[in-house]
Amino acid sequence: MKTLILAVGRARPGPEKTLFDHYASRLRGGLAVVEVEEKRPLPVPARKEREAELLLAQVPPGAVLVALDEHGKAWSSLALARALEKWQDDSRPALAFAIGGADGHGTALLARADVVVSLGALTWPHMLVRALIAEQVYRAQCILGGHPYHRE
Ligand SMILES: C[S@@+](CC[C@H](N)C(=O)[O-])C[C@H]1O[C@@H](n2cnc3c(N)ncnc32)[C@H](O)[C@@H]1O
Repeated sequence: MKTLILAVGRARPGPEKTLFDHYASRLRGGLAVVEVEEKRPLPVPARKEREAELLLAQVPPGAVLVALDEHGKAWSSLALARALEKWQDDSRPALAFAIGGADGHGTALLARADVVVSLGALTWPHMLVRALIAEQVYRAQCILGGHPYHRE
């Protein structure tokens, strides 16, 4: 199953990108990043819907879409691993994690998402969210492969 991150905003070189690259390089199957950006100055609601449109245009057909949102479901690492296993067993062609912009996701993106997942009640900077997702997918692969990286 192809795994990708769909993100609003561009990555710049720096410690967050180094951290992301560190975990992404460990992943079996890799982790592609697709970045989208709306440069026009738009009011917040219109910007969120435009960003949702741009993100949705990048979702591969039949992909599982996981929207990252601090108000979503708080999954454990084990729950993510089990979900990953199920999506693989269901032969889903791709898994896309969507990271929103400064004001969060638009309604169309949240409506399309298979699941909306929270990484805790704190708000994380979007570049750190990329690294957290890369680490959690790596952890999920270790859980499914019986590797001792993860301890319950
Ligand atoms: C700077 S945050 C935007 C925060 C904004 N207040 C909101 O309502 O979403 C940018 C993106 O990072 C992701 N993000 C930040 N903190 C998160 C968390 N605790 N759980 C899940 N995703 C988070 C979300 O995808 C969010 O759209």
